[in-house]
Amino acid sequence: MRSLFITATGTNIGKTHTTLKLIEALAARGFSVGVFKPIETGVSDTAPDATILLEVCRKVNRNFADFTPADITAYTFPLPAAPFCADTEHIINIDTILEKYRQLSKRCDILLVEGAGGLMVPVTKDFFMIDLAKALKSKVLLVTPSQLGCINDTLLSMEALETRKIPFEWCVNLYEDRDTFAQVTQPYYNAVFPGWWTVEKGLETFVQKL
Ligand SMILES: Nc1ncnc2c1ncn2[C@@H]1O[C@H](COP(=O)(O)OP(=O)(O)OP(=O)(O)O)[C@@H](O)[C@H]1O
Ligand SMILES: C[C@H](N)[C@H](N)CCCCCC(=O)O
Ligand SMILES: [Mg+2]
Repeated sequence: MRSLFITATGTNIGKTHTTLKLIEALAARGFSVGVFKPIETGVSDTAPDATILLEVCRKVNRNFADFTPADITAYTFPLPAAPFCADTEHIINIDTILEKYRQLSKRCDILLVEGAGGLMVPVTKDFFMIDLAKALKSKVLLVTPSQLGCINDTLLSMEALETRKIPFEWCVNLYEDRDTFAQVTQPYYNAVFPGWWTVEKGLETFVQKL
């Protein structure tokens, strides 16, 4: 079993958007795909990410058909915040997350794990989303935005991963400011990262290499 940890330069960048496309692309290539949203915050009655991830996943993997969103999350909290802040009773136990990961892994060839927010989001006081990616030994896909400011955020996230020697691939989710991306951001990526790719055009090639 393999796993792919989908992270981003921050919240609202397109992790769920990308994970949904990954489910479809992997299933189309015959993979049995699973989904896991270890911690979701901002949950009132339903967990929005877990709900949509499960809705798409159950269509392509019967092992997830009888699941509820609670089955693919380890923790949910009402406050839309970093898990450390949302977890006011400090109930989060990393081993619980790892056990859920192991359980879900038995139901698929590849488990897609969506983080919460960006890499340096605190899960507990000393344990961050980036540490969870490392603990799961997952391959990491860093989703980066297209709006002005993305170069800085992308390079900082890359540095965090490189410092911890976590191998990763990265992609651009062409969304905000997409009309000016070619002029405002792309020249740098062309110069420094000639193999850069977008979710909308490069996901198929990425999936083929998994
Ligand atoms: N390329 C895109 N085209 C159209 N809509 C997009 C695109 N990327 C993101 N969105 C929309 O932007 C919003 C934020 O995207 P998404 O939910 O995937 O972010 P996220 O990184 O998963 O956020 P969170 O940290 O809360 O999990 C969603 O409404 C999503 O549908
Ligand atoms: C609520 C939101 N949708 C995410 N699940 C959590 C984002 C946490 C961001 C924390 C931070 O970087 O300040
Ligand atoms: Mg999401």
